[in-house]
Amino acid sequence: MTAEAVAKLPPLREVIAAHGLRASKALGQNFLLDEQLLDRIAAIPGDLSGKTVFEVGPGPGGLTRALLRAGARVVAVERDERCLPALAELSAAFPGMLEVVSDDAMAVDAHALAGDGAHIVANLPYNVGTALTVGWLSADWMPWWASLTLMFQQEVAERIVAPSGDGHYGRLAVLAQWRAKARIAMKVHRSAFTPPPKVMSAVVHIEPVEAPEDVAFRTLEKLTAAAFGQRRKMLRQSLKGLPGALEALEVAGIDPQRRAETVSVAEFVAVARIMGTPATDRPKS
Ligand SMILES: C[S@@+](CC[C@H](N)C(=O)[O-])C[C@H]1O[C@@H](n2cnc3c(N)ncnc32)[C@H](O)[C@@H]1O
Repeated sequence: MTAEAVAKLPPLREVIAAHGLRASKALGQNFLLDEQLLDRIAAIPGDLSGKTVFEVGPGPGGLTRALLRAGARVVAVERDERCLPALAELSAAFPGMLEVVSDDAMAVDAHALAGDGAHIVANLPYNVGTALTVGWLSADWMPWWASLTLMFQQEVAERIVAPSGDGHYGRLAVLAQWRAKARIAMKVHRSAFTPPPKVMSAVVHIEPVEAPEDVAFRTLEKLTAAAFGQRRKMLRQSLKGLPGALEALEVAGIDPQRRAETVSVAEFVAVARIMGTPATDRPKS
């Protein structure tokens, strides 16, 4: 990326005004316009030069231009067609580096679009952020993506990184942490957004690690759904309806009088390993 091309880009506020991009609440549009802040977010995954980034919801393209400045090739999926002309201008300023897909991120195959080893970076629309993240966390492991760098409402970010015993600890924490490292990389004040949302935000960075052996994602998912579905109840009660769970607790030496929020990620993994893969999920021979 040449300094010349960077200089050619108009300020984001002008881009928004020129294209009449009035923020839509229904589409979760809270734009980031501070280019220094955007550069700091784009730096979280590490050196992106020569790497591919999959971005959800580029909007007027603030984070997108920071990623391009960092040397990444960007594949960006945007649902709001009003943003396409602004993104086309950005594409022209960075020839061959930005591919914009006009679609719903919930409906596209991110892996097919971005390819193996892509980093996922996004200031996510609040209404689909958790669903997309759970989808990426459920990939076959090691996953196709190299890392996730995602902006959430701070409360959701805390639910992803929380340790057991913390009030935010739950299903999302276990699904994020059992085979990945998750941390809050940056807190972002609500006033940084246009328009400002009601709550604070935070960027979570997630890097995959080797999955523990012999543990089925589906089993862990069912186990945590049951355990945290009634988080105030003892495990003896909340896991009653899940075949094999109470027996597995006993084998793992976990007191059934405990509540889900006291059970560590490693303990959930141990119980899921003992439960094994549900018969319905086993490959047919
Ligand atoms: C929080 S804004 C972020 C905009 C921009 N990346 C920024 O940081 O300023 C969320 C963006 O996601 C887009 N969006 C909302 N739902 C979407 C979906 N299902 N698929 C793709 N994009 C979506 C919105 O139109 C909006 O541009």
